[in-house]
Amino acid sequence: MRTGAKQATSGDLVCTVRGLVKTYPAARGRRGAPATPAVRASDGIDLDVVRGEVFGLLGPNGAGKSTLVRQLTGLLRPDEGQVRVLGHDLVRHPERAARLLGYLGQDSTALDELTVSLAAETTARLRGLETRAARAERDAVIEELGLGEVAGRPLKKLSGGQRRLACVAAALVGERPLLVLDEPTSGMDPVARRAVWAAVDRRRAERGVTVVLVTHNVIEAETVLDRVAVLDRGRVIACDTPAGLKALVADEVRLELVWRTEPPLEVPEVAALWKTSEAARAAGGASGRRWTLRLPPDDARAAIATVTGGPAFAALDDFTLATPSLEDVYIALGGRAEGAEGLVKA
Ligand SMILES: Nc1ncnc2c1ncn2[C@@H]1O[C@H](COP(=O)(O)OP(=O)(O)OP(=O)(O)O)[C@@H](O)[C@H]1O
Repeated sequence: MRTGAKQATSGDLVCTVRGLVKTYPAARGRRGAPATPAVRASDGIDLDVVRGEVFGLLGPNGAGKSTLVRQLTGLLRPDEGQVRVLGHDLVRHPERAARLLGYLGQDSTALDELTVSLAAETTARLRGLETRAARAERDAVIEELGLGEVAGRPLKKLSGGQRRLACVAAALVGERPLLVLDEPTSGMDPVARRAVWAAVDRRRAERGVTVVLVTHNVIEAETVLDRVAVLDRGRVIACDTPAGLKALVADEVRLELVWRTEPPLEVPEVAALWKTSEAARAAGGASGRRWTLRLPPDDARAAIATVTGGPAFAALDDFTLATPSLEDVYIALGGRAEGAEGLVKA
């Protein structure tokens, strides 16, 4: 496994995980429903998260990301292994997590009855701020995330994206040294997503806050992540900086072709490309009118010459050539195809 861990002294480590194992037990099917087998959702995970970094957890659906962060936040007890946050043993003392970290879970309904404004203020008060400080933080985070217009409305009466943004606001108040955010931008429009990434980045830059971030939106998250652990079937299959991971696939470029209607498979060169594309598809590329090919640079140049010259050109709508993204790395590492597609679509 590629680790790429920074040389950290123990004082720099905000979060360490050693030998983490969690198996969800098998369940018997009831009323005709099929039985579900046991799932080893964390299968021996070791991680070090360094002070002030934005650490991403990436992986297909069901890889074990949420299970891992729920153990990091003291909400789920591991079967084996250690979780230490800022020197505290959270397996032994899960109750300490609440004062060490701000957590945004995948679906947070606890605040639904409150207005956006009250959700932020109440969370700040619960995190030990005096009334005046809590209100100042409330106002600042509402402004920062562009929630002013909906501040007086209960969360349950907001759209999905607005509600998620309000939950992010609540997770950010109280100046916790560690933020654990599980897919914070899911369901948000691009403006809201940008506001969230900017807020995360600002806290890291100004206050050295450490962030553990689960995300499917690799292309967006790439800009804020310092390091990334790629999870698959409960294991960390790689961990490095985005640049370090991308160097693994530096000998490939990604070519995307978009056809106007049906691809001209009667052109032999295009049919040959389709075969490559199908291979790519099996590894998580695209299909139909949009093809994704991962090729050595010379082959990509030849492919472009094929599709921009001759009879194929009339059928071509657009093409793009790109250096590898984290998604390509993920696929190169052998991540499951169905999950890899989800990585960019989410
Ligand atoms: N409460 C539970 N009981 C039984 N199995 C569970 C439970 N929660 C999760 N699992 C299973 O554990 C595995 C890991 O799930 P987890 O939610 O941690 O994955 P994830 O990487 O967060 O997925 P996603 O990207 O879809 O959110 C999956 O196979 C899932 O079906």
